[in-house]
Amino acid sequence: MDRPRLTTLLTWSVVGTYLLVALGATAAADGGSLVAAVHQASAVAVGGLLATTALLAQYSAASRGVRVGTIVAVITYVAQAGVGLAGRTNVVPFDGVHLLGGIAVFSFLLATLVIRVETTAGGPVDSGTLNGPNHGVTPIASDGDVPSPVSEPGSTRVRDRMRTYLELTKPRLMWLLCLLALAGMGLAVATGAELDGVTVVATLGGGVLGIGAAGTFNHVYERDRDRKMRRTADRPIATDRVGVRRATGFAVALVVASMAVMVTFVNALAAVLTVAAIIYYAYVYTVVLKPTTRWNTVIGGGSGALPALIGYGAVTGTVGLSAVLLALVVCCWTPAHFYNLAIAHREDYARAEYPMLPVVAGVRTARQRIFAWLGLTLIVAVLLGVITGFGVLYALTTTVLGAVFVRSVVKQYDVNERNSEDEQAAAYRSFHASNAFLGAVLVAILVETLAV
Ligand code: HEM
Ligand SMILES: CC(C)=CCC/C(C)=C/CC/C(C)=C/COP(=O)(O)OP(=O)(O)O
Repeated sequence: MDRPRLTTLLTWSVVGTYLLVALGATAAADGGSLVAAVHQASAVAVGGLLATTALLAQYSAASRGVRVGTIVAVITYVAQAGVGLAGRTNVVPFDGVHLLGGIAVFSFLLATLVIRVETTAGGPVDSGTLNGPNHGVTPIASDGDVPSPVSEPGSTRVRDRMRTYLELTKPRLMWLLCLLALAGMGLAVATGAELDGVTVVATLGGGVLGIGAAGTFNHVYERDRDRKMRRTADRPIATDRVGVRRATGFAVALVVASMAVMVTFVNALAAVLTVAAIIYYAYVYTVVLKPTTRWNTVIGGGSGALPALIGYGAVTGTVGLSAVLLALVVCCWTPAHFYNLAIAHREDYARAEYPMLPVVAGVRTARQRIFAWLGLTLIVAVLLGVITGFGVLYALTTTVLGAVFVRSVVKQYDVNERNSEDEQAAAYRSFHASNAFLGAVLVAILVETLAV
């Protein structure tokens, strides 16, 4: 068996096991016999797949870790099937044990897949911290790259000005953060709360203003480092298209507008959580964590998870367990989302002296963490499905989009040349897969809570 085929089989085993866990959680929640039957049939099919994978691992030149990992997975899988069968006759209280068993098999297999791709990666695996006073990278020219202002007709100037201010608000992030707040509202509705149009529009409106404020403060604070990074050198303040004082004034105005909307049309909890999100991102993440610690993404990601609580709190006036679990999904997802970009732009981050994980610990470690955080994201997503009683749509969405995400990370190991365009493109594919994953899961939550 050649190298890519065993890797593919292992990937399918990971995905198949996750499908079983997700379907099993659904069957346990709704007690439907059809889902239970599909779960059992899939258990036989995935068992066959896993047995084939383990056998081939033993008889191919797979590394010891892969051989041991697949055997451990098979043993746990058999025990897990036993618990499942026992549960049918109610010999043991099987739901919790069976769920944990499934998560254990999934985790073993994912760890084995990581060992597999690491031990078979073509070319040198970069454990590569960038070294030296400038981390071995040359600074980019501070001038020359920057477009010089040209005089233009009045209407074009106004439009350009508006576009420049819009850029300060980081509009590209907004769709997903809004979707997250909407999913939070959906979870609230699932508890029996009533949703009205004013709450939806005002929460999203106040939220967008808040994100704009947070993004603008971030642009102000990071202007010097932004100039050192190719990806960010053309930002409005870095290129002096907007002055620091004006931008700060704009950010303060956005905070005030956001608060006015939240307090007038939503409630105090949503307003407090929005201020907390702004401070978390613009101060705790941007000023304290990002320039100082490799854990910046892990801890800072909490700011982007808060819209789940804002949406739920806007509808109920309280914070609920399902919303906390959704926020936890996003916290786990964030490193799996961002480390891809950090890999693609690690020279940039090194040049600006940000201690992003791939810069200080190397690409190899960063990819391991992407797998680990992605695995955790999928596990917490199942727990969210269990406590909210989500159905098949949610189970299939997390599985299919999760599979696309896992596969994209596996593919990153196929690129041989360090720092090449191919390597960047592969990392970007995982980044886009991360956004598609979260977006689709949030839409599934909305459909499950509002339409079903
Ligand atoms: C510490 C936390 C995070 C970091 C460091 C991070 C970093 C980044 C970076 C550097 C970009 C590229 C921006 C650009 O070049 O325009 C980006 C894009 C994006 N991020 Fe994140 N992110 C984080 C958390 C989040 C969260 C919580 C969400 C939403 C729930 C999110 C959603 C997005 C979206 C939608 C994009 C734009 C994708 C596109 O343009 O196709 N991010 N992120
Ligand atoms: C009010 C409210 C809900 C606020 C949410 C806060 C928020 C915008 C969270 C998203 C986190 C994020 C996109 C970080 C970008 O990282 P970065 O700053 O490192 O990216 P950069 O390198 O592009 O500047």
